Amino acid sequence: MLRAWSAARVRAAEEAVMADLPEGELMARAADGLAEVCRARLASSGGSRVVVLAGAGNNGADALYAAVHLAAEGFDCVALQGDWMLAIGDAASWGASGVRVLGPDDDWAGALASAELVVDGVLGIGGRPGLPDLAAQWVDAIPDSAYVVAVDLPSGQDPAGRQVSDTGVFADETVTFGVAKPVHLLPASEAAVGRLTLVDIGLGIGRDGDDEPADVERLDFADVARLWPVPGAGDDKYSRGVLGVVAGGEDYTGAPLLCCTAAVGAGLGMLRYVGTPTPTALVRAEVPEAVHGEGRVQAWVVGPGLDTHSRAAGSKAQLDVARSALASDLPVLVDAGGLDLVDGPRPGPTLLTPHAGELARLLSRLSGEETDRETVQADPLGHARQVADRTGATVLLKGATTLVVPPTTAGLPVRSQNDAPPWLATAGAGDVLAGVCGALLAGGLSPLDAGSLGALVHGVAADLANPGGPVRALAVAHAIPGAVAHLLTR
Ligand SMILES: NC(=O)C1=CN([C@@H]2O[C@H](COP(=O)(O)OP(=O)(O)OC[C@H]3O[C@@H](n4cnc5c(N)ncnc54)[C@H](OP(=O)(O)O)[C@@H]3O)[C@@H](O)[C@H]2O)[C@@H](O)CC1
Ligand SMILES: Nc1ncnc2c1ncn2[C@@H]1O[C@H](COP(=O)(O)OP(=O)(O)O)[C@@H](O)[C@H]1O
Ligand SMILES: [K+]
Repeated sequence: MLRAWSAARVRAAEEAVMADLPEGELMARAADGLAEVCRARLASSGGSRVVVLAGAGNNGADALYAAVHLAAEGFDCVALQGDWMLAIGDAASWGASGVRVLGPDDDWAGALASAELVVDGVLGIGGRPGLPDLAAQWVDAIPDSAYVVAVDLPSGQDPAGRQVSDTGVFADETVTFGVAKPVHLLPASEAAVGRLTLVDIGLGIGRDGDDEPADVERLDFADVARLWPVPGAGDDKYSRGVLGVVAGGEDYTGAPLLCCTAAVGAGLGMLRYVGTPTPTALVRAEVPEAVHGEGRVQAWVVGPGLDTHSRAAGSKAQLDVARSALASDLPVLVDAGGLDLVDGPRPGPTLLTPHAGELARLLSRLSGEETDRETVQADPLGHARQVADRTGATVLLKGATTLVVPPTTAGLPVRSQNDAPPWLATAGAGDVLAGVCGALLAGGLSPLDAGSLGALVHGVAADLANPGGPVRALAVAHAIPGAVAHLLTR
């Protein structure tokens, strides 16, 4: 599992170790690690021209110290300075180091035009979203051919990973110190990070065996074996978990097929389907494992393809089951049409699985204040958290990066998964995800684990279904059993 800590907790951890270290030691470790990565990238590209974008804070200092190492080894190093003081030394004192410093009136654009490696040291964890004007001009002038290494984080991006920034660096690689930060994992900023490289500077957090909860977590393939509910010899179909699915209607007949196919494929003990006549006939034909109608279950999925306003035959009875599932103390995953039935906290563990548009609609209704999809996408974590706090539910916000956000009072980390290829952005993929996560709830996992593990397996299944090419949702559903086996036996 990759874990990220907030800037405040990183600063506290830095202060704790600095108390026992000679002054400057921590930064020296950071700069050494940064220089080592730059050296390796230059060696593999054969490049020699390095330009450092130097901000006023310690992030700039890291980049400048790394440049001193590289200059001493014969690389051609230039540092760009704005109308601010450099964090260490002045332009004159830099002469002896072999690093040439160029100010706002020098030909910095010429230096950038021939740069082979650009080291972005404008802002680190002390940064606010956005760049000073001159730094924004530097960033615009970076040639596409240059390899961009961001120091600690891509400058201009929100260190907390909350807000999408208008101006900021998009790095090929980010070299971060000690532990990852939220900016590296959250959807508002993650695309700007590139390859993430961790340099150990001896911080006391995030070490192996340290189970202090982080602020943001990302499950990796090894976590699947740790968390997946694998049956034992003593299990039977009931002990493995029975999932009830209330989905589909006379107008939406595909969603229940996708959801049930995925749920059965994820390894359920049994599935009970509650639908109207047409999707019931289809599920009977296509998912022969399912049984029909109400009965005892360990968890529910309510909502894929559910039209809560339908007056078609069977709709009222189906809606009654949906409402009684929500009123029960069983775990319930609420998706798509089912989200219209959510009006506040319910008795049992709850996983809501909206996309950004559905989250905006739900939040507008719950708060009485109109919110739209774009507003949600500008601060995905903040909006998901608002819904989690208003409902007491864990909110899985779907997207290229999927967030799983528990309510604040739970004191749990946010999970952020980015395992899916963009090909997964296709109609019906959400119904598949609901089936997988529902199966995991029925298997006894918490909403946080079920949501994040489900998102991971869903993404891997999309890749395995047709590596490198397009996938339809049904193919993803059919790939779920193989994806689980692949991850459990690797
Ligand atoms: N502590 C340690 O031992 C270690 C620290 N390490 C390194 O230090 C980094 C953190 O350094 P830092 O705290 O100096 O903050 P950093 O991000 O460089 O700059 C903040 C400055 O920028 C300014 N400013 C902010 N936003 C702005 C904006 N949008 N546009 C314009 N200006 C803006 C802000 O000024 P303000 O306006 O708030 O007065 C402030 O002056 C960390 O990421 C890591 O690289 C490592 O070496 C490991 C050991
Ligand atoms: N750009 C993307 N890259 C990877 N996965 C994506 C991307 N966009 C959407 N997805 C995933 O595709 C699925 C789409 O779900 P959803 O919007 O609910 O579709 P539907 O309602 O048609 O089933 C979600 O799991 C989401 O995380
Ligand atoms: K930076």
